[in-house]
Amino acid sequence: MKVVMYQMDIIPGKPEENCKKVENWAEEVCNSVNPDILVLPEMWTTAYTLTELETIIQELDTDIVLFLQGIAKKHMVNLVAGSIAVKENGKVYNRALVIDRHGELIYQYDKIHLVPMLKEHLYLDGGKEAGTVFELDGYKMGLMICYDLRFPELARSLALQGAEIIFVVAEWPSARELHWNILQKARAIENQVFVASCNRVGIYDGVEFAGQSQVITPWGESLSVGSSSTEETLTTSLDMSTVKKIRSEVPVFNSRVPSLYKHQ
Ligand SMILES: NC(=O)CCC(=O)C(=O)O
Repeated sequence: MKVVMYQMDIIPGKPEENCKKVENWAEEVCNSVNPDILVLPEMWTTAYTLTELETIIQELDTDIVLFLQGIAKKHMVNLVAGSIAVKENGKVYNRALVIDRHGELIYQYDKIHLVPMLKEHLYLDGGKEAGTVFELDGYKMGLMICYDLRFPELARSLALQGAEIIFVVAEWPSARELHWNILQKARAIENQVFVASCNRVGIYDGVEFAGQSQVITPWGESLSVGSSSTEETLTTSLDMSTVKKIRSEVPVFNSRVPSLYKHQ
């Protein structure tokens, strides 16, 4: 399973320009490394332009889903297409999109945990359903959006549903990069899954983003790590048989005693 992530510097509030960047990137990558899955970061069309977000997406002529479906079909490649801001029934959501090689939108998820540090709740509505698994090329996978990484319940729920890879699409700031690196490893080790995290780089509104996109094995090793400040393409081959191997060596899932865990 070849996963290729775009550690992108997002042009704030310019969806069309970011689409052009993604289109060119996908063209280059698909012509050179024959990827199975392309991954984009969180809010890659607009960045965190929260105060203008509604206006920006209302004025947008491009249908982002159609645009992504075009890329998937043209290159016969699966897309874990990061997340974008969408307006639906008068509410704005931070929505992740997954499109398969045939251009089918097979999964979408609205971020459920809104970030108090960014005052997201003033501009966005939280999703009403926790993420579920989706399937690409016969493998079950899950997805979380940035701040979701802090909530072990969500990753555990995805693993219990059968996810073997959990993608994290993010705009995680450098100020908390210690947490970024540790939490990804924790989620990978405790759930014995691959974690493939795609973060942005660059600076917006005085906030610097941490980059360090990475793929972590179910054993907790980093297979690839991006730099902290430059745009990068991370290409990683995942041996999916590792999941079963590690789960038989350390059978955490058989040792669980859910009847004794008292939490809601
Ligand atoms: N975009 C985000 O969800 C940022 C999360 C964050 O800054 C943190 O968890 O810390």
